[in-house]
This record gives sequence, structure tokens and C-alpha cells, in this order.
Amino acid sequence: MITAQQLHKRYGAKTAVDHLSFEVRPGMVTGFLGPNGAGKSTTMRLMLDLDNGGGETLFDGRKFGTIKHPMREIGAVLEAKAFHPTRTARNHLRMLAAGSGIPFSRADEVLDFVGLAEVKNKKPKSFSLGMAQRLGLAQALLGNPQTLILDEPANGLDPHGIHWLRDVLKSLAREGRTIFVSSHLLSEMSLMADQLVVIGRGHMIYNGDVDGFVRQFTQSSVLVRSPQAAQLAEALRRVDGATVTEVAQQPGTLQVSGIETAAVGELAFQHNVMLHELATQTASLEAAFMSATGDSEEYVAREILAPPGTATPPPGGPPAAPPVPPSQPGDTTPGGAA
Ligand SMILES: Nc1ncnc2c1ncn2[C@@H]1O[C@H](COP(=O)(O)OP(=O)(O)OP(=O)(O)O)[C@@H](O)[C@H]1O
Repeated sequence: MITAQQLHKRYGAKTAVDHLSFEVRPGMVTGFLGPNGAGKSTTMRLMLDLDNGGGETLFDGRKFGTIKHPMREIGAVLEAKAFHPTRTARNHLRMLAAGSGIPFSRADEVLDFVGLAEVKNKKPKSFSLGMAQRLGLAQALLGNPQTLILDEPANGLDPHGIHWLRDVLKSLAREGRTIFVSSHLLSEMSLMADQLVVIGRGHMIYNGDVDGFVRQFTQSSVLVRSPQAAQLAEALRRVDGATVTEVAQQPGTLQVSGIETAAVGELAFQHNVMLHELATQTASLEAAFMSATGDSEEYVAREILAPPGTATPPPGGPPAAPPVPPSQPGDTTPGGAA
């Protein structure tokens, strides 16, 4: 269990982390989300005593600085390419193992585990970002720690690598470990994380389970398809708070919000309306993230750069419209947006 209390950090006049308190529980993956510059890396550095700031972090009740062999209890990767410049991957890990009373054989074990056995005698400076991430994870796992703190470990991994990482972290969590991981890959996070800590501009936005985050920051709706859709729509419109929209190009299909799925089914039954489909439509983690952090974005692209030689809009004029992606075969929405 990690207990972070009142973590804070200022850079001059700027508050990077503003009195954050949260817990990261064992046996599950806790995702750490926030827009660029939200303070995720700074928070992780504060947790590991790698930065000066305020607040306190306890790992199973103990401060990082009081743990005799931290590598054997807490594995961390905060920078993808933080390796010894001249040692081979294997010797880099052996050196760390020696410093923490870990047997040398463990270096080969973890290199094998992360898929780097073939390149273990190469220097990490020749590694791609994805390979460096794998070596970082090997380093974090070297001491077989109870706790893992990983800053964007999926960055640079190919799709197979991302899938592999998800399986690894989930299975390490199932073993009862405490996993705290930041990522900008929201679809990945929705598959991997059980709990979320979401911050914006150094402030806590949400701390709780993933479903709760999606529920809190989006509105779910009900999709209902019926050969008597008009009759059902009429009944639904009489329900207080319910909003009914006919789905374009899908005759007999209604999108309903402001009413539970079960209540739609019951209403259909009461009005002798036959249903062909009744489904709850839950918004994505990405939609929830956009809604929750929209006001906290610090670095926002304002306009599309005009190609050389084309006129730029006058200052104060309307911003350039974002380009509409071309439709793909099979797209059902204008512009091909999914
Ligand atoms: N060494 C530094 N000096 C001054 N400001 C800094 C320093 N490090 C971070 N900051 C600022 O603190 C804020 C938080 O930065 P941090 O790197 O923790 O954010 P982050 O959430 O990890 O961002 P990203 O997702 O882009 O990696 C940012 O506004 C950043 O500019």
C-alpha cells in the first residue's frame, strides 16, 4: 500500500503539484492520468524522494529513505533511458543487483522475462525507446519488489509490446503487488487499470475506480431498437428528464438519455412495444478524461499552421478550422470519425 499525503512542489511561482493525497492499494493496477504538464512525473519523483518538495509518502507505512534495500521493495522507472552509458544491459543490471544484495543470476532472469535475452550483451545506448522501456522494467523487477511505480512505461512499445506490458502488470497485480502507472494511452489504461488517480494542473480531479470516473464525467445513454419506435418514443418523451433522439440512418433506433436501461424496457413492456435491441451505451475512458480535464489542459494547440505560401488569418480573426479526416470505407459518420 502506498499512502501519499499532501504532496506539493513549486517551481518558482508555478505550483506543479498542489497538496495531493491519495492511496495506491495492493492487488490492483492504479492508473495515474493527467494532461501534459499536470504534474504526474513530479508527483512520482516526490513519492520516491527524488525531488525536494512537501508532503510525505509511505510504502507499507515506511518512508522511502528508511528502507534498507529499496530495489527489493520498490521498483521504479521514471525515465526510459536512464542507464549506464558504457556497460552492457546485463552488466548494468548486475551492478545494480550487487548494490542491493540481489544474486547476479536475477539479471539474466529479468532480461529473459522482458524479452531482451538476445541483446543482453549490447549497450543500452543502441536500444530503441521500446527496448529501453523493456530494460527499465527489467531493472524495476530486479529486486522482485512488492511495489512498482512506472512513468509512461508503454511509451515507445509496439502494439505487441503494449499488449505484453498490460498482461505483465495485471498479473503482477494479481500476485498482490501494488502497481502505480502513468500513461497517456487511455484505451490501454481502460483495459489495464482498476483504480485511477486523475490530476490536472497539480490538483486532484478524481481518485477512485475506473467505472466511477466514466460515470462521473460522462452521461451514459440507452440504445433501443423497435419496430414500434415511434410509439415508444412518444411514451419516453412523457418521462421526466428523458431525452429521445432518433438515430440517423438507422430506422427504428432511438438513443435515450436521462432514464435507466431497465426503465426503458419496463416502459416498452407496459405499452406493448416489441423490442429488437436494448443496450446501455457507456462512454469511453477517453471521453471521461476529455470532459474531466478539459479545463486543466495547460498546453493547448491553438491553430493549425498554414502551409508555406498560403495566407494566414489576420490577428484576432477566426481560428483555422481543424482539418476533417477523409472518410474511410465503412465509415458511417460524416468525416469518418469513430
Ligand atoms: N525542472 C523544472 N523546472 C521548472 N518547471 C518544471 C520542472 N519540471 C517540471 N516543471 C513544470 O511542472 C509542471 C509539471 O510537470 P510534470 O513533468 O510533472 O508533468 P507531467 O504530468 O509529467 O507531464 P507530461 O505528461 O507532459 O509528462 C509542468 O508545468 C512543468 O513545466
